[in-house]
Amino acid sequence: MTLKQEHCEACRADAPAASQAEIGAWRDEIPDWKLIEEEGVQKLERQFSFPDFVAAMAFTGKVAALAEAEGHHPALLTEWGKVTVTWWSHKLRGLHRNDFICAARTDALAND
Ligand SMILES: C[C@H](O)[C@H](O)[C@H]1CNC2=NC(N)=NC(=O)C2=N1
Repeated sequence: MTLKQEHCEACRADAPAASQAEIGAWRDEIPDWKLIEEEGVQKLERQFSFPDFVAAMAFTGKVAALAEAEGHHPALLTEWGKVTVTWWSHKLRGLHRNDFICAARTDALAND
Protein backbone atom coordinates (compact mmCIF):
# COMPACT_ATOMS: atom_id res chain seq x y z
CA MET A 1 0.00 0.00 0.00
CA THR A 2 1.16 3.57 -0.48
CA LEU A 3 1.63 5.77 2.56
CA LYS A 4 -1.49 7.85 1.96
CA GLN A 5 -3.70 4.74 1.99
CA GLU A 6 -2.44 3.64 5.41
CA HIS A 7 -3.55 4.54 8.93
CA CYS A 8 -1.41 5.27 11.95
CA GLU A 9 -0.81 2.62 14.58
CA ALA A 10 -1.20 3.64 18.22
CA CYS A 11 1.77 5.66 19.45
CA ARG A 12 3.82 3.57 21.87
CA ALA A 13 7.01 4.58 23.65
CA ASP A 14 8.61 1.23 22.85
CA ALA A 15 7.66 1.27 19.16
CA PRO A 16 10.59 1.00 16.76
CA ALA A 17 11.77 4.36 15.45
CA ALA A 18 12.26 4.48 11.69
CA SER A 19 15.79 3.51 10.71
CA GLN A 20 17.85 5.88 8.58
CA ALA A 21 17.42 3.42 5.68
CA GLU A 22 13.62 3.44 6.13
CA ILE A 23 13.63 7.25 6.34
CA GLY A 24 15.61 7.39 3.10
CA ALA A 25 13.20 5.01 1.34
CA TRP A 26 9.96 6.46 2.69
CA ARG A 27 11.00 10.02 1.90
CA ASP A 28 10.70 9.21 -1.80
CA GLU A 29 6.93 9.08 -1.39
CA ILE A 30 6.78 12.55 0.17
CA PRO A 31 9.32 14.51 -1.90
CA ASP A 32 7.95 17.94 -0.90
CA TRP A 33 8.79 17.42 2.80
CA LYS A 34 12.05 18.49 4.42
CA LEU A 35 13.83 16.24 6.93
CA ILE A 36 14.88 18.54 9.77
CA GLU A 37 16.42 17.98 13.19
CA GLU A 38 15.57 20.06 16.25
CA GLU A 39 17.24 19.42 19.62
CA GLY A 40 18.35 16.03 18.37
CA VAL A 41 14.86 15.04 17.17
CA GLN A 42 14.34 14.26 13.47
CA LYS A 43 11.10 15.67 12.02
CA LEU A 44 9.28 16.04 8.70
CA GLU A 45 8.32 19.60 7.77
CA ARG A 46 6.52 21.23 4.83
CA GLN A 47 5.17 24.75 4.22
CA PHE A 48 1.86 25.02 2.31
CA SER A 49 0.87 28.27 0.58
CA PHE A 50 -2.65 29.74 0.38
CA PRO A 51 -4.25 32.91 -1.08
CA ASP A 52 -5.07 34.39 2.33
CA PHE A 53 -5.47 33.73 6.06
CA VAL A 54 -8.97 32.26 5.83
CA ALA A 55 -7.77 29.59 3.39
CA ALA A 56 -4.78 28.86 5.64
CA MET A 57 -7.12 28.44 8.62
CA ALA A 58 -9.41 26.12 6.63
CA PHE A 59 -6.46 23.86 5.77
CA THR A 60 -5.31 23.98 9.40
CA GLY A 61 -8.74 22.67 10.43
CA LYS A 62 -8.51 19.80 7.94
CA VAL A 63 -5.10 18.76 9.29
CA ALA A 64 -6.44 19.00 12.85
CA ALA A 65 -9.31 16.65 11.93
CA LEU A 66 -6.84 14.21 10.35
CA ALA A 67 -4.71 14.30 13.48
CA GLU A 68 -7.66 13.62 15.75
CA ALA A 69 -8.86 10.79 13.52
CA GLU A 70 -5.40 9.19 13.53
CA GLY A 71 -4.52 9.99 17.17
CA HIS A 72 -1.26 11.43 15.90
CA HIS A 73 -0.66 15.18 16.04
CA PRO A 74 1.63 17.67 14.25
CA ALA A 75 2.98 21.05 15.15
CA LEU A 76 1.05 23.64 13.11
CA LEU A 77 2.10 27.22 12.38
CA THR A 78 -0.72 29.10 10.66
CA GLU A 79 0.09 32.51 9.13
CA TRP A 80 -1.46 34.75 6.49
CA GLY A 81 -1.19 32.66 3.30
CA LYS A 82 1.00 29.94 4.86
CA VAL A 83 0.73 26.83 7.05
CA THR A 84 3.86 25.04 8.26
CA VAL A 85 3.19 21.43 9.27
CA THR A 86 5.75 19.44 11.26
CA TRP A 87 5.35 15.74 12.02
CA TRP A 88 7.33 13.62 14.48
CA SER A 89 6.59 11.05 17.17
CA HIS A 90 6.81 12.72 20.57
CA LYS A 91 7.10 9.47 22.53
CA LEU A 92 9.94 8.24 20.34
CA ARG A 93 11.60 11.65 20.13
CA GLY A 94 12.04 10.80 16.49
CA LEU A 95 10.34 9.51 13.35
CA HIS A 96 8.00 6.55 12.99
CA ARG A 97 6.16 5.28 9.91
CA ASN A 98 3.12 7.12 11.35
CA ASP A 99 4.81 10.41 10.57
CA PHE A 100 5.30 9.49 6.92
CA ILE A 101 1.70 8.29 6.66
CA CYS A 102 0.46 11.57 8.12
CA ALA A 103 2.70 13.63 5.84
CA ALA A 104 1.32 11.80 2.79
CA ARG A 105 -2.23 12.22 4.11
CA THR A 106 -1.53 15.96 4.66
CA ASP A 107 -0.43 16.30 1.03
CA ALA A 108 -3.70 14.71 -0.04
CA LEU A 109 -5.65 17.27 2.03
CA ALA A 110 -3.85 20.14 0.30
CA ASN A 111 -4.82 18.69 -3.05
CA ASP A 112 -8.50 18.34 -2.14
C1 LIG B 1 -2.45 9.91 24.75
C2 LIG B 1 -2.21 10.28 23.28
O1 LIG B 1 -2.82 9.34 22.45
C3 LIG B 1 -0.73 10.24 22.99
O2 LIG B 1 -0.10 11.21 23.81
C4 LIG B 1 -0.45 10.56 21.51
C5 LIG B 1 -1.14 11.84 21.06
N1 LIG B 1 -0.62 12.29 19.78
C6 LIG B 1 0.68 12.10 19.46
N2 LIG B 1 1.21 12.69 18.38
C7 LIG B 1 2.50 12.56 18.07
N3 LIG B 1 3.00 13.18 16.99
N4 LIG B 1 3.30 11.81 18.85
C8 LIG B 1 2.90 11.16 19.94
O3 LIG B 1 3.70 10.49 20.63
C9 LIG B 1 1.50 11.25 20.29
N5 LIG B 1 0.98 10.61 21.32
